Amino acid sequence: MQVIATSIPDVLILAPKVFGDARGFFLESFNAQTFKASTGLDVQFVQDNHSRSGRGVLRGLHYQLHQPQGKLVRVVQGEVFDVAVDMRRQSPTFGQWAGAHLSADNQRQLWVPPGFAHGFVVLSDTADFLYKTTDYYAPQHEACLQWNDPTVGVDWPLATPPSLSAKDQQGLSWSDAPKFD
Ligand SMILES: Cc1cn([C@H]2C[C@H](O)[C@@H](COP(=O)(O)OP(=O)(O)O[C@H]3O[C@@H](C)C(=O)[C@@H](O)[C@H]3O)O2)c(=O)[nH]c1=O
Repeated sequence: MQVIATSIPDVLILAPKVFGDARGFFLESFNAQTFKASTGLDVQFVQDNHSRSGRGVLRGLHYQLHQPQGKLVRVVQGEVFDVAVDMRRQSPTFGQWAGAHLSADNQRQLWVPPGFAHGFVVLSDTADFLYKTTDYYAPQHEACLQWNDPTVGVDWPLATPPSLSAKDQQGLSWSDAPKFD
């Protein structure tokens, strides 16, 4: 597995080794030993999620203030632009964002550490988005940072306004969004 840096040192792109042959391909989508050896991170995943979305759907930017979730995310059908925003006050990259194109074709994964808000926009007709999390879903602790907050200034690759859930239309501004101390 190859580890590729992003603009935020704690956010990593992982490129699994792909074994192609006449039948198709094989890859290890997660291997605890390889993950630890490649990233130096000792994390335990407790939940696997799968969402499907249509073109132009934007989910995010989500985080849990208590029970923060580290997320290992990937796309098995389609393409998204995936974003992580550092919500940790003590971090040298506090308030910064990092993004990566993840697709079924490039087979890349993104490691989004606990303490980050996370979201993605779908760039294909549909996208199947799979992710592992280091803590359980806890809706009572959920928070949503507004996807287009001007202070954060994520450069989404969007020509038209995205489709958002009712919840994501109520995302908080950077100044109002709770942070990790
Ligand atoms: C995230 C999640 C949702 N749900 C339920 C709640 C709700 O009825 C339905 C849809 O939930 P949401 O609208 O919150 O789903 P969604 O907008 O896809 O939320 C996800 O967005 C991405 C960007 C993330 O980073 C994830 O952590 C998660 O917040 O699924 C669970 O049962 N377990 C879960 O872990």
